[in-house]
Amino acid sequence: MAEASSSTSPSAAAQDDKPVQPAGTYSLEQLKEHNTRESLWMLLHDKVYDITAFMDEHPGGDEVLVEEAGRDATEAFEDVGHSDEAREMLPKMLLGDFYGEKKTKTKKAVSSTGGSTSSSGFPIWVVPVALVAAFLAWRVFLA
Ligand code: HEM
Repeated sequence: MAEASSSTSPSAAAQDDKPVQPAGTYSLEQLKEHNTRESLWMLLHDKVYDITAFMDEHPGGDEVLVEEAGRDATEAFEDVGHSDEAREMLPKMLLGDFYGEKKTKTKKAVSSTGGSTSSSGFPIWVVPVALVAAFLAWRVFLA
């Protein structure tokens, strides 16, 4: 009688092939941990800044900075139209590069060139085509 060779795979999934985060970079999770007056980090143009010490000096006040703490503040920063002088202050506060995905997509790129699909997965044009086909079938069978 042949013995069935049952291969039991070890369930220790400790080593995933996750990409290693380079030193000197900061992820969204790390950024989010520093969203208080005690430690305030901010993402501007894909770079992470520690602006904790700058809060009291900010001509625009500390409130606006706290509101943008621990997140991508690029849009808010640019909307104000900061001067070159303001931009020259940034390197002093630079921590490092941003690493990973920013989950702050607010704008949707919509291409209206026929490639659109409905939320259920099939192309939008299927709907009118199906309606016309149904109409024609109804006409043919009634004639
Ligand atoms: C580390 C990042 C930032 C630096 C170094 C900085 C620096 C400055 C400086 C130097 C000014 C004086 C005006 C100028 O020179 O442009 C200013 C004004 C101002 N900033 Fe910032 N800022 C930073 C981030 C932000 C963010 C994220 C906001 C969010 C809304 C903001 C809002 C403002 C406002 C409302 C003013 C006042 C503008 C005015 O009254 O004319 N700042 N900032």
